[in-house]
Amino acid sequence: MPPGRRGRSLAVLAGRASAAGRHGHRRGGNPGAYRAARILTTARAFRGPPRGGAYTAGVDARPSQSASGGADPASADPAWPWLAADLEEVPGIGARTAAALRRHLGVRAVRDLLEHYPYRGRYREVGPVASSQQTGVGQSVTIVGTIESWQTFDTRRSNLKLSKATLVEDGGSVVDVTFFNQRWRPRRHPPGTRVAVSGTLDEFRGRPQLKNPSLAELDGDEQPPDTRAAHPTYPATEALPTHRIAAAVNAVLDVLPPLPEHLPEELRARYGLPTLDGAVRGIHRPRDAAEAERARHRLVYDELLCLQLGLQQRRARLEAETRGLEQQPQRGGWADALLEALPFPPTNAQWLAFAELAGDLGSVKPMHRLLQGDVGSGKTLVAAWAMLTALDHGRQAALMAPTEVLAEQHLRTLDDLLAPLGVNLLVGPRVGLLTGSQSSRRRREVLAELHSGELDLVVGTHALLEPGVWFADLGVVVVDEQHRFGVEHRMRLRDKRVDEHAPDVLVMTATPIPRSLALTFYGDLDLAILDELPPGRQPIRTEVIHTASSRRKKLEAFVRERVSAGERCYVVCPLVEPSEALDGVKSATDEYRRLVEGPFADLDVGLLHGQLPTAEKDAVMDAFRAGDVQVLVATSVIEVGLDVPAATIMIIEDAHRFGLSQLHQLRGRVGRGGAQSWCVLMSEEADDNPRLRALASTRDGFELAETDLELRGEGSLFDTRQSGLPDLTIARLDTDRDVVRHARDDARLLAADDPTLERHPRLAAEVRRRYGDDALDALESG
Ligand SMILES: Nc1ncnc2c1ncn2[C@@H]1O[C@H](COP(=O)(O)OP(=O)(O)OP(=O)(O)O)[C@@H](O)[C@H]1O
Repeated sequence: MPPGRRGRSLAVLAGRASAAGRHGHRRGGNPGAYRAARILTTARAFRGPPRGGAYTAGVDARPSQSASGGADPASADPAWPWLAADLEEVPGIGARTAAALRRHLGVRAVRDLLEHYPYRGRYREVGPVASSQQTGVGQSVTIVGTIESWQTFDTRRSNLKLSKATLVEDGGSVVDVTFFNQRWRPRRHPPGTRVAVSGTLDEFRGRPQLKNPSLAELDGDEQPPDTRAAHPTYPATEALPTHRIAAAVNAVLDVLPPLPEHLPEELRARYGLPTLDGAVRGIHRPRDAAEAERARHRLVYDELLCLQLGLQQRRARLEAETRGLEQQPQRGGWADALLEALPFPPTNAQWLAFAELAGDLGSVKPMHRLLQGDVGSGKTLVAAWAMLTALDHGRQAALMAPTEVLAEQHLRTLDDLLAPLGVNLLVGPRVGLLTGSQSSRRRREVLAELHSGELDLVVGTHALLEPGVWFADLGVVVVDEQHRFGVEHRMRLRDKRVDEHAPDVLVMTATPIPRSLALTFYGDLDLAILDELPPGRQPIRTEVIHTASSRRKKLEAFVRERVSAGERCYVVCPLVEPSEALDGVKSATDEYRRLVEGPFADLDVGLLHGQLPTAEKDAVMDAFRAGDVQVLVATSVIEVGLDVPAATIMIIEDAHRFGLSQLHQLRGRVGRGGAQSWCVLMSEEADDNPRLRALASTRDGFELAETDLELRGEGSLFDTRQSGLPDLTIARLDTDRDVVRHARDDARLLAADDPTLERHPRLAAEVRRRYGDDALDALESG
């Protein structure tokens, strides 16, 4: 870090702040002087910008190497230390606000806050301060006045909790200010508080009214800041409402030196994008919604371009890598034996995958492949074959699953696959398990055996990533359900070898991602697709039934009939326990009780959720598999990977609370054998929920993924993290598809003649910050 930063800039900052006041801020109406005064009063407590220890991002603190090996060009910029500074160090952000930002939003450093972007399109444009008398219904207004009283009540019909303030305008007239489901408002702004409220003017029972306006408390005679601008709405919590976040962002922007540009001028000009500095200020403090949209476009393009460049660079690095040793001669022949002993012939898609993997595994270049297959398409067999091939070459294999239940299931599947090969303790691969809930003694044993090479194959959870796990000679890494992990995890597992031989990596995902996006977002992986289900599977019949429908009784009778015939039934609920906050939403424990005490009193019913001790989870799963439990009431822990072919009925309660791809996964738990299967979606939104309709209309995961992208909007249960794509801070795959395409094409062109971006050192530094190895290291250490 450059020397001399500590304590340097109290004067500089105060000067900057008052300069902002003198010259007026970039938004003409922004009361710079008023802010500057605030900054100066808080400056006493200010300890100077970023101290060494204050760097929270880790990535920034690290003296990173540029592509050409020199110092990071960005580190010379005055904005650089600011971006990494703790929020507490910013004048105008108090320790309480900083702590709240950290606790509620995970926002620590200035950069985190600047990347906490407002919701798209939720900008409230407000007019100048206006008396409600002079303006009409439908107009944007800001009203300044004093809260006289509060009333709170519940509406029966819509189940809303209303808090209504009577506001006496400075001019004397009275306005109703109504908030929905914000019970904390009266406590936060007691009668007598002077406030500015901004929103669209409305009328209710002859009185002017503002519904859910943005509200800022005012001190004394203070006038509302910036009444002509558009006011952004941030993802917020009750304890940290949007106006407090906006105030913190404002405090940062008031002192932040201009941000350096990293996009090549030519690209900015091509799409008419604002500068980085303009975009960051423009998205948080736009003059109008159009400026906010321009700012957003720039930031989205920026993010996607860096992602594409990052993926390309990683791919180039991986391609430059070799195993460092020739494949050892084959010794076991387990992979061939596996195929010979199968009770069924592999599907054509599986054969194709074996062929592709054989090419990868036989090459001196390490494999990096994504195996994408719809639910039930038989990915496990492909993974097992790849791992046995590693063993055949005298190397080890590891399979990482997202949950313990799944890890144990994989272990069982491997045992089943290996048993017909005449494998026993003395002959054949030695297979072990590593999970977080094992005893420390067992764990130590497994670690020692992995290190010495005694264990050939290990199945595990995140526990595989912990320090202390080392492989003697790791040949193949299989990461199941990659969307539960992340790019960084697969890289970390890959590095857990004691020698220098890079292992082959196979990532399996059942999240059907539209093909075009898969190629974009897994740009560093080759793709193999299982687009065929094993023969003999009957289509699952899917029905949507209203929660209150009398058909529930018939359904229960039907379940009874099927399970008496030896089949099994899942009942999935959104919650583990009933929740006050989610009143009326079904919980697995309640539903279990209801079924055991009522309709299924004479059946064997089990309960499974993530909070149960591992031994209990195992016991329930074993009993369900064996048929000792006929009906399994569960949460979405069963969403991925569970394979019980005798299960034929899936009932999903409050189905509208699940995302489309999650519903598809849950449905995939049935229809895994030859028998007819059913999926019943119970929902109060049975008639008009588009996700439920889509699910009932097709079983094709790829088609559903397309629909999901189209339907997905703010507030949906699905975000990019769950859908298996890299974390994106601002880009949205549904609406930003054109930008995705442009960014991909531009990244290719840029990298084609300048792969390490030597001509664009700032861009190279930005890519490295976001997606480079430094960023991965920081994740690992932090
Ligand atoms: N070629 C095949 N013919 C018949 N059955 C098969 C074939 N391949 C796999 N199976 C069986 O199909 C079922 C599903 O396979 P597997 O569990 O590997 O699916 P998957 O792709 O991992 O699905 P999910 O993502 O839903 O877990 C298993 O019971 C497996 O034994």
